[in-house]
Amino acid sequence: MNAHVLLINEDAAERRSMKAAIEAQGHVVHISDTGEEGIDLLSRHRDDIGVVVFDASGPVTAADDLLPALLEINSSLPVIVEVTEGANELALDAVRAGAFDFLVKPVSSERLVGVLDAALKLHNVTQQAKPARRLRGGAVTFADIVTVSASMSRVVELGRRAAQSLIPVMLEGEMGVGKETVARAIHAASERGGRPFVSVNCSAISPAQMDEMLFGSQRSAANGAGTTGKFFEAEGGTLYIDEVAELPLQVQLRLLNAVQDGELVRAGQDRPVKLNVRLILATSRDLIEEVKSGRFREDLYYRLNVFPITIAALRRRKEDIPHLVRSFVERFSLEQRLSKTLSIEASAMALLTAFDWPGNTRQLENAVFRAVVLADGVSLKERDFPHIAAQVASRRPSGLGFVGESMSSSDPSAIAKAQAALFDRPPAGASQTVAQTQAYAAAAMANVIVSTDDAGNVRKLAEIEEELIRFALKFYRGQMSQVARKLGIGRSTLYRKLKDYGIDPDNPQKDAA
Ligand SMILES: Nc1ncnc2c1ncn2[C@@H]1O[C@H](COP(=O)(O)OP(=O)(O)OP(=O)(O)O)[C@@H](O)[C@H]1O
Repeated sequence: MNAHVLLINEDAAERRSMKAAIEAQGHVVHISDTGEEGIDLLSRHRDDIGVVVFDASGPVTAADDLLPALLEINSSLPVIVEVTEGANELALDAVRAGAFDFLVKPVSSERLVGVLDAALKLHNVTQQAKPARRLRGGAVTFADIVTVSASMSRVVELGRRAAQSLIPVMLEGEMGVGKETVARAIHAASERGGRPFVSVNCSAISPAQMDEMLFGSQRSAANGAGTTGKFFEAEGGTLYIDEVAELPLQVQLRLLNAVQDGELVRAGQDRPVKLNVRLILATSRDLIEEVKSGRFREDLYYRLNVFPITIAALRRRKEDIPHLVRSFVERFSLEQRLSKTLSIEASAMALLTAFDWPGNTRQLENAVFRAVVLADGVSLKERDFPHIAAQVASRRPSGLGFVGESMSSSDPSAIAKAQAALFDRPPAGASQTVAQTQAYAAAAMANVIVSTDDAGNVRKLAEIEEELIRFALKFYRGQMSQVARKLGIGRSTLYRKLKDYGIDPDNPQKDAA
């Protein structure tokens, strides 16, 4: 596998030895001694360069500036960061910011080649997998939505109901929670399932282009070139407008008129044409706040917010995580043509469940994809999720001590353990294995009932009570007397509460029928 590797390094001697080691593997090396030049090289050879190795220890190439700049040019590019010995925080920060891996100086040729091979393998598979994954995105049904949590099951139920009519749906939720997936499932289940599903993401288009993107351009009307307009492309089908709060006010007015009148004047024409488009909108912002601050029209808000569906962040429905992981592992094992679906070790699952997933299901999906592609055995282990292990180890709440020790994010032993997990070697002086330590930490974190909501407000007592009862039922395997005793309530009170919250004692994660 010949690849193009970009080396950004200020040290001429090191550059020479690394170049020789990489070229010995049959790869082509591009060299740059400054970050600026490296960015320029990558911009010009974006499609050729498969991996970047840069030295973050030099004064010029600061990791926190260069890494985002490189990933902006190509977000799926594996970037390997070199750090000096002891710069653990810098290395972990780079990994958190999206670096593929890091190398501690002095770097042996063996380690360099090993990390490079893994990075290139992932890059190649990602490139090949892209079209297939996009294709699958084209036909999503409710059956593809993996869920056991009450909140996500409710989303599916509302989605199914929404599919029976043509009213606008407003999907609310953080990035990556599954808004577009639900929108596609609604479309597929509706009577328009065989018609186009057209998706437009307002945060990916400059405000100046949004009008043209939605409603078409004069040029298109005149000679067929330019933009047709997503509204017209979606004729007879569904138009999915993501991040609708990003629309500039004048485009909001045009959208309001289109929705109110049910017709639109095509660019270059005098007469309006009837619109036959079903609208599904999505936002990761609080639209009421946007209305209050004058950034979103109130009349449009009421027009569009007819059927709101809120999708909770993944950290608020952690019971979905194991099911999502298994489903992703199965799908990617198939896609990678592995002879058998990989299994996942309990400690790895505990680690994934403990993590808060700020990028939600998309981030989880990508982590599993990377792990499946790079796995070298028949099962996925904690060390196959080095980014997550690093973050769980260094972000664990300081009050949550385990196995007789307490660490904070700046605790060097935490960093040493995270590094050990990354390199699959035991930390110096460790009295137990990294895997054991992290499994305990992960399990302890999975048991935490969160006391504040996404907006930072204290959660309702009833919500927390419901969560605790569901947890206790699972924990004591449905032994009602034991559950009641441990919760300090009578059995009849427990049964009443199960009824009130709609909990099925045999299946506490599901709503009772
Ligand atoms: N419940 C689920 N079951 C299976 N896959 C899911 C689920 N939710 C999300 N995904 C997967 O996670 C990825 C992200 O989902 P999606 O694009 O729908 O999120 P989104 O909320 O629209 O993100 P964004 O706001 O960034 O556009 C997709 O690849 C999707 O297939």
